[in-house]
Amino acid sequence: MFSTAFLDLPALQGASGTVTLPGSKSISNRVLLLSALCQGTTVVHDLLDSDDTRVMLAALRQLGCGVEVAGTTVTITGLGGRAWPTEAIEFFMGNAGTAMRPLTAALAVQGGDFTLKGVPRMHERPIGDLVDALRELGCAIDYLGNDGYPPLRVRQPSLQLDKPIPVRGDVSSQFLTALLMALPLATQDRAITIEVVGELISKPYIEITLNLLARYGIAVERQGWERFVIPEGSRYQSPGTIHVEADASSASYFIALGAIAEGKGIRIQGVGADSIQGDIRFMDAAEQMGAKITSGPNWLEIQRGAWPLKGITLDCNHIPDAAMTLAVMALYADGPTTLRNIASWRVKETDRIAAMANESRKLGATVEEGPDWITIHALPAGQWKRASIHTYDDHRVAMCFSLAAFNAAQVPVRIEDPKCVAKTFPDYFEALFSVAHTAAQNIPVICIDGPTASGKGTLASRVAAALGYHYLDSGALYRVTAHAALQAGLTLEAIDEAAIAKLARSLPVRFEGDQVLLDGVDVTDAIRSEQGGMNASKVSVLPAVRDALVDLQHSFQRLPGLLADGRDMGTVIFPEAPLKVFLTASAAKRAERRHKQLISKGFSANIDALRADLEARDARDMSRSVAPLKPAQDALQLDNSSLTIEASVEQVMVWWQSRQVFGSPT
Ligand SMILES: Nc1ncnc2c1ncn2[C@@H]1O[C@H](COP(=O)(O)OP(=O)(O)O)[C@@H](O)[C@H]1O
Ligand SMILES: Nc1ccn([C@H]2C[C@H](O)[C@@H](COP(=O)(O)OP(=O)(O)O)O2)c(=O)n1
Repeated sequence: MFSTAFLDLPALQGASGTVTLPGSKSISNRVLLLSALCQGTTVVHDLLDSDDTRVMLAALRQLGCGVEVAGTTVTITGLGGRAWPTEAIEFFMGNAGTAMRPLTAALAVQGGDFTLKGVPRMHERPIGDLVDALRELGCAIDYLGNDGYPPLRVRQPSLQLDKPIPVRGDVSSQFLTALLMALPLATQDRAITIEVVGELISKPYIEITLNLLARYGIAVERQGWERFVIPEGSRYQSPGTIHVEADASSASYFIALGAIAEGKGIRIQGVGADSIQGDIRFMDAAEQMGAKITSGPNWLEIQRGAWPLKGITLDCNHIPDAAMTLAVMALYADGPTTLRNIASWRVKETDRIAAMANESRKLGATVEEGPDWITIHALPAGQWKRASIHTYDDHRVAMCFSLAAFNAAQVPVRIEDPKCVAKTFPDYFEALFSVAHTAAQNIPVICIDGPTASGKGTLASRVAAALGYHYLDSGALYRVTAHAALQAGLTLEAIDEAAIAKLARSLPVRFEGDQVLLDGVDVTDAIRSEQGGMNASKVSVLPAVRDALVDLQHSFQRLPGLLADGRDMGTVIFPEAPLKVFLTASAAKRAERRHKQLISKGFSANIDALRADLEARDARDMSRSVAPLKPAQDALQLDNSSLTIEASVEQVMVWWQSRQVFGSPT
């Protein structure tokens, strides 16, 4: 997951390959709650690991359910047949609507002393219609803040279930889902009828609920979309084992990707055209816009068909979440696209109509909006602008606008607060980068070259962390090469140049966090010694060895970008890099830093000897004939002798930002 303040997506050119999608959010949280209400144990496979499911799991633990998590498999031991807690419990629901609504209903029907709170945005998301319905049937619920919104306090109910229970269906189908899942708890001596008031929106989500209730032994009788009868004596029965389908709403981004990007096509694993999720019908809309889609029981394959895409007008009531993706596809169309019947967008994680309109406009698009519709006009190649996309703590806004990186103008796109995708798809950007491709010149590289102990590694890895970029410690490659050569019984002199180069060409080296592995063996400590540095300096003089390591170094230039530290990053390996920094510090300072570093790692060290060593190493590195240590012509010099690490990082970030100007700062 990218936890950076922003993520800059380079201009992307194509996409091909397979993505395996995480489990559906809607199915995951329903399955968790239903498993919690059963007697006995349910093994849930392929559960989504996300903010929403974590909130639900935490709440279930607080209630006393058994919860064992092993990767994406979670074993739940339910509360059925057991006593519910009688002590007061406070639940923190974050911004997880799919946990808040059904849990409120179940707690209110069961009764106790429960408080449900969330983040400020959760306290702005209406829940009044659900509370009204629950109060109607005798539940005791108080508003602790504003009427109609969380936080809530739930107490012991005095249930009156003889009359049909009315619930509004035209605001959020989650209210009906919440009642359908909670009320089987109260059917000991009567059937319960729920009546929908107003036109029911998002029917496909109700179908998911009914489908899953059936899997848990509750056979709800549906009379049209107006009445739902839960039979007398309904009892949750664990299915034993259940698999969560991949999320069809998440699939929409990759369906759109296949339709937009040039390439051999995208295969989506984990969900097929026969999915029980309503958002799978996004397929049809994407096909109308031009996508070519084939599918099997658990997979979809998408290719670009019509290009540019075709603008459409669509009633999106049946695909409220996935329809947002159409708004970004619309930018690549041959005419305007109008999405209608999307009033529910206004009360989601953010006002999504406003969000999609604002952010599309930043990219240069013309957009019109109304209370329950939006029209997005196509964006011709010459009119795309570099934009910094504000994401409103809304995962879908972030994922949608990542698709803008395929623009014909080849301008990069900045996504602010990329970690908001954690709500449903924590590794969304990793998945995108695993199939997207672009020309090497589009993938930015920041080079940090300089003498030993100037702080290159520290600076490069911190900037990489701040930008979400990869990190290449090129010195480690020379260190590992020298280590491998010595292990193979070679000298580090010219006489063994060809043999060392051969070793270097297929060096089985792997970086795992701070560890360096050679052929699976941890060699971190062995190569990090001062002797290791000196040995590296010796092999690095040999031209054939340098040549042998070029391809390996280039292979680190991957999406979304790279920080490379060494001696010749800017001069030889990445001469086109858009930012090159030559980092120096006085020899006295560097000796002092290295001394501290070694002592803190438990090595003994003498500061004068260190200084002599590093000056000898500098001399060798600067005087060698091939790729000597020197600043690239266009490098910016940074002497950090009297700068803190933070100040050095800040300086490089300022230089980088000044070369990466995105419009409309927020
Ligand atoms: N600007 C700085 N101010 C003070 N200490 C620094 C600074 N930059 C790096 N250091 C410290 O100096 C030591 C050497 O840094 P390192 O990144 O390993 O250098 P290099 O990669 O250039 O050999 C580390 O202990 C690091 O914490
Ligand atoms: N791009 C590079 C990186 C390192 N080298 C050589 C020269 C250096 O003295 C050694 C060790 O480099 P390394 O960056 O690990 O050394 P320091 O951490 O700066 O002490 O490798 C090189 O020639 N070219």
